[in-house]
Amino acid sequence: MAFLSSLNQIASIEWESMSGEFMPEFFKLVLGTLSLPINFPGTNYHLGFQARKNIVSMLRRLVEERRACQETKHDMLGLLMNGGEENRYNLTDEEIIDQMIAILYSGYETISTTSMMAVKYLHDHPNVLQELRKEHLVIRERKRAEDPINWNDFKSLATIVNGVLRKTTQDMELNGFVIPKGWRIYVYTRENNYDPCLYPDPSAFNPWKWMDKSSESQNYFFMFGGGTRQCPGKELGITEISTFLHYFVTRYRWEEVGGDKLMKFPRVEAPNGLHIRDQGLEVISEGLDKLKDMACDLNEEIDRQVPLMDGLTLRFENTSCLSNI
Ligand code: HEM
Repeated sequence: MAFLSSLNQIASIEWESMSGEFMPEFFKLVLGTLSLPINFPGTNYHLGFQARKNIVSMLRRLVEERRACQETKHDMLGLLMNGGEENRYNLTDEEIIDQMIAILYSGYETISTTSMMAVKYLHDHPNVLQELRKEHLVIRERKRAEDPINWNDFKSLATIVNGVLRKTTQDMELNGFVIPKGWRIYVYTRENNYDPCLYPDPSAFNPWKWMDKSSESQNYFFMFGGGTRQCPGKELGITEISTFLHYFVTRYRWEEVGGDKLMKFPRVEAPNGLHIRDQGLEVISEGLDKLKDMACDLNEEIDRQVPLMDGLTLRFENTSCLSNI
């Protein structure tokens, strides 16, 4: 979901076309970037390099096709390619492709893993799920079934990003230690969230601590990085995850069916995938007439697996109307 949504926003690519061959290569690239740098056939690092080459040639093909058909599309690629008024910089094809890879990467890994973690935490903390569901059903009640949710409806989230990279441009003293010029530093910002001086009982899952909006403006809040390199996808990220959670908690009840082991380093992931099973199509909201109708239409049995996002597979059983949801 996260990957396809990025691909669609960047280059108006729908699932049926290029994404089928693109996606496996992209996943290899993601694994390669957070692996031991051993460039030997068979290692994730090596496979990541190969995948990047394949991705670059696919994107180059896309840029050339766009140029050949001369149609201006109003997506990110369209803006990057047209050095018109909206774009002060004339980028080379190499730079355009680099931008696309950077944005696809940052938009995919963050959204898919945060959504997966949200599903996991909600499952493990039924009281939080209940509260969230209540909150989102109130949003639905204000709308007709077909109305989408909008910016005012969204809420804030927690982070899966471990930290940010920086390089010192001059010798720097910090708490009595000197960090020499030219050193690369990994600032482990996630640790702030576990600081008992800032948050009492920091390891407990407590989303209510974010209800106080002033915490977002504190100088220890690094969820989306800081300074001039602050995440430009912040709003998009919050929107995508909130949209997913909104429809997920108001339309489904689910249980875990294995693969619930989580790793937090070097990247947050469920190494075997987090598998959940829909506990039957349950009409959670009185207002969801459309869903009710669909539930009445259950006339044939199906049992299929729907890959929803990285590491998360929804297994639907006995729900024939699945494709309409
Ligand atoms: C839950 C969602 C997200 C989180 C937690 C997150 C977090 C971060 C963090 C911590 C940084 C580093 C900032 C720094 O170095 O100070 C960053 C950078 C970045 N993010 Fe995000 N991000 C999210 C979603 C997205 C999305 C959806 C996109 C784009 C589609 C995106 C694009 C980027 C880019 C391009 C950078 C590099 C900025 C630069 O170096 O100038 N992010 N993000």
